[in-house]
Amino acid sequence: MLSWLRRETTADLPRDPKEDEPVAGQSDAIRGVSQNKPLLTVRGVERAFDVGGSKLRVLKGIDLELYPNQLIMLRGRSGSGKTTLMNLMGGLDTPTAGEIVFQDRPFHKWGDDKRTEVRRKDIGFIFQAYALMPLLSAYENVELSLRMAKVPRGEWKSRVTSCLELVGLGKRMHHRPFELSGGEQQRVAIAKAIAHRPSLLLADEPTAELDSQMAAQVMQVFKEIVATQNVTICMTTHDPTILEVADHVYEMVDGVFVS
Ligand SMILES: Nc1ncnc2c1ncn2[C@@H]1O[C@H](COP(=O)(O)OP(=O)(O)OP(=O)(O)O)[C@@H](O)[C@H]1O
Repeated sequence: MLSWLRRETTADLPRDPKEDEPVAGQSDAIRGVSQNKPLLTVRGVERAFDVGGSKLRVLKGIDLELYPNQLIMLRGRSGSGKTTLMNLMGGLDTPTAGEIVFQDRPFHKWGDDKRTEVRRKDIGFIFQAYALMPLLSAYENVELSLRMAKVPRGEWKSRVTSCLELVGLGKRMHHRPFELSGGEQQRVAIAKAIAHRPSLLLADEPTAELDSQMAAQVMQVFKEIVATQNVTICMTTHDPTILEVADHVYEMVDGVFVS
């Protein structure tokens, strides 16, 4: 387990000159982004599922805070509850008990429509399988996510280009997924997930399908994004070799964090 390495300030970090541009008319103040207060708070969260007439208690009292510009990892055995927690943090699901507050917005009290609206604008997702459209080029895949987030069309070209350059694919923009390696496809998925400038990026086992060299490239991209894009990344992993780049590692055992 690594020590807590929360960054007190990000003011000195290199920045994308465009990072202060509002997304679809939103300012950071409206998005609730402040360096000193949590971006996301999880308090006393429990999640149980009805299985065959009985309750399966998967999360048994989780507390966690994510601050702006952090790289946070959740580790734990298969079945310990990591994905269940990520789904709650991303507003894809609601807890059985406890609170989830994202930028002052109480996900635990909100219905799906309101959570979906927040998700589209302020949260990005990356999955183990890259979830790219197979017939679209890298460029078109990233552009699609801007269209879905209702980002004005005039911003698409520069944003798509800068995101693909950020992940090291400036020379592969017009390749389709099958013309790219696994690591490159995952980097397209990252570009796609950050294109609409989310403040939180949730990545479920993003390196699981990659060899160690490609996994290291993806982690390098994550570090770069956290340093330059005003985003917090929370990812799950089984891979002990990549834990050292995290600002903090939470270890989950059977639905609770152990330190
Ligand atoms: N919708 C559901 N209905 C019933 N049980 C579920 C549901 N979702 C998850 N579970 C159960 O909750 C437990 C935790 O699952 P979860 O996917 O959160 O684990 P995980 O730590 O992410 O595992 P992995 O590392 O294998 O992805 C598992 O036993 C799973 O079967």
